[in-house]
Amino acid sequence: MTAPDPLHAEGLFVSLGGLPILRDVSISVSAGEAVALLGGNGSGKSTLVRTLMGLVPHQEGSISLFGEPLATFRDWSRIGYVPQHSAVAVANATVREIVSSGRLAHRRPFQWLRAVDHAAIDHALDLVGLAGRAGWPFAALSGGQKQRTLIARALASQPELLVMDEPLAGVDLHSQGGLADLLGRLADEGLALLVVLHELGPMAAVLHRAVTLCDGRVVDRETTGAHECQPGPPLPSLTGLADPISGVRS
Ligand SMILES: Nc1ncnc2c1ncn2[C@@H]1O[C@H](COP(=O)(O)OP(=O)(O)OP(=O)(O)O)[C@@H](O)[C@H]1O
Repeated sequence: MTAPDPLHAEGLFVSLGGLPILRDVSISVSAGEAVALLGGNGSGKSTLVRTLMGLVPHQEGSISLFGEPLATFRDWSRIGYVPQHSAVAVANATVREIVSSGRLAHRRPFQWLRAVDHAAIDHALDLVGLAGRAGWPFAALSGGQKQRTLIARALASQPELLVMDEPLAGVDLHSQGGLADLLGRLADEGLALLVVLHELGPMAAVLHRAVTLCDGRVVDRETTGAHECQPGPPLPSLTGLADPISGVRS
C-alpha cells in the first residue's frame, strides 16, 4: 500500500468577512513533489495556504495531512511553514533563537534543547548560508536574510512537507539560485513542497507542476484568457499543466 499524500484537500470553500475567497479548491502534493501555487494579487494564494495549515477555517471541503484529517492531525513536527515575510514581527530575538523555535514541535514542554536539536539548528543555518549570522538580532538583517532565517526555522524541524508563502520575496538573485538548488535537493530526497510564487525565477528548474488560482478558483492556465484573470508568469521549464489532484501533466 502506498503512503498517503502529505497534503490532500478537496472542494474547499472559504469565506472571510462575509465574502467568498476560495471556491471549490482542490490541491494535493505527494512526497518528493515540488508544486508552485500561482495567481495574481488577491487571487487567494495566502488564504489557501493558511487554510491548509489550519490557520483559517474552511466552511466546506476536506483537508488531510499525511492521511490524517486536519481536525485531528497533531504531528506538526512533520510540517514546515514559512509565512509571508510581512506576517512575521519579532522584536529582539536573534537569528538562532528564531531558527530554534523551529524545533518546538519536537520538544516536550519545559525541556531544554537537546544535542540533536542543536545539531538540527546548526545544520539549518548552514543550509541557508546564515551560520555566521546566528548571533545577530533578527531586526538587523536585510529583507533577504530575514527570509532565509524563516526558511531555516522551517528546515530546523526536518519537515516532510514544506509550505512556503513567497519565500524568495526580497532575496537577491544569487541567493535565490542557492535556495532553489537546496529546495530541489530536498525534494529529490522526498520532501513535499508547496510554494506560493509571484516570479518563478530559479525555482522554475525545481518545480514539477503548478496550480494557478484566479479569483479563488483553480484554473487551467492554458484556457484562462488574460482578460479574465492575471494568470501569473509563464512556466518555461514545465511541459504542461497538471491536474491538481492527479498530478498528471497534459
Ligand atoms: N481577513 C480577511 N477578511 C476579509 N477579506 C480578506 C481577509 N484576508 C484576505 N482577504 C481577501 O481575500 C482575497 C485573497 O487574499 P490573499 O491574501 O489570499 O490573496 P493572494 O493571492 O495571496 O494575494 P497577494 O499575491 O497579493 O499576496 C483578497 O481579496 C483579500 O482582500
